[in-house]
Amino acid sequence: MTRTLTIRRPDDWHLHLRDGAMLRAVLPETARHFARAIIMPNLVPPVVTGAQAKAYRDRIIAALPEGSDFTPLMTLYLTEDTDPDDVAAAQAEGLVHAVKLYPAGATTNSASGVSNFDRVRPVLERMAETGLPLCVHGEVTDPDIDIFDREAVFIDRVLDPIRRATPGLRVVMEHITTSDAVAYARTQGDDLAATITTHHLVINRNHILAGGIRPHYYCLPVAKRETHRLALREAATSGEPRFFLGTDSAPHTDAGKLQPCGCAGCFTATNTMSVLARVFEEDGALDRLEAFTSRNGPAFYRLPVNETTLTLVKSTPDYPDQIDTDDGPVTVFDPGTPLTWSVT
Ligand SMILES: NC(=O)N[C@@H](CC(=O)O)C(=O)O
Ligand SMILES: [Zn+2]
Ligand SMILES: [Zn+2]
Repeated sequence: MTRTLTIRRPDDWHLHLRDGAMLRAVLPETARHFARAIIMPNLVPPVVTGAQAKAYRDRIIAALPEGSDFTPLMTLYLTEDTDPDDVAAAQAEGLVHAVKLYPAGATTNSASGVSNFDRVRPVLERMAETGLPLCVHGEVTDPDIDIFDREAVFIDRVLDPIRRATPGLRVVMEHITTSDAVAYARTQGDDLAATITTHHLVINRNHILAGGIRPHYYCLPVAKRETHRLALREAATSGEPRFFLGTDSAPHTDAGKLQPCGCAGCFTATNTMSVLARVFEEDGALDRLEAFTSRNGPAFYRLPVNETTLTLVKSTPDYPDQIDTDDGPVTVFDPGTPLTWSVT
């Protein structure tokens, strides 16, 4: 039985750090294990311009624990008024590594997102020229579409048409939750990749709803039925280059989650590597954990893999149930089964 595992240091290709007190509290949880992360721009107000991304990056760096070498990889929040020249300049100076597309109204802080996709065509065309990836929250917002169908419908009605209209556009399907998304990704070329979260490998919709409602498992896209979870497990553990880790660790205070209309998001930064080691071990794929967490992402983003390593050992990890912040506690994702791998 494998008892230690050393891999290239992982990166998180989809992370929410927020700002202010929340940023200071949650950043160490990611920086402890991860070398880099793609930082989501859905602040209030959102990170739209290169200047705003630079200021946010400086706030993140200022909040890092003493001696940390964590590198935030910044993104811009795509709006219908985004200036293609500003995006290109932010990419050229090495500041921005992706642009994030939120369909307006799809998820937390997405009100400034895109409603009319024709209006962002000039930006997408410029990104296709410069190779800058578009990270996509892939859910339709039409209230007539059932929430469990919104990802699959988005692929047909929005994602595929955008990609056909913009040849060469490099796209990351963020936090995929369905076998439909896995299948679509597999039929496409190497200009398409998909991130998979930690929690979607562990929970299905019954975990949220059966035997009582569990707000800490509510996130968007919402977890789907078990067949979809199994498809995500198979994709993540396959080692295929198009699939890589984006935790979508999304901190909300317990006060924000535990209420009649609670916020969407699971906070997994603290225990992601222990949870993933368990998932990959259960599926007989520990030898492919490194591809998922540390190799496939840098390859897609055209960045070098990390030179440093991370070692996991067979022992019960020790971490708190909640992270304290000045805004109130944030509950750490409960994987529902005892964890047996710790990061040394
Ligand atoms: N995933 C979530 O449920 N929430 C994210 C937004 C997002 O990634 O869609 C958040 O910012 O809280
Ligand atoms: Zn999202
Ligand atoms: Zn997210």
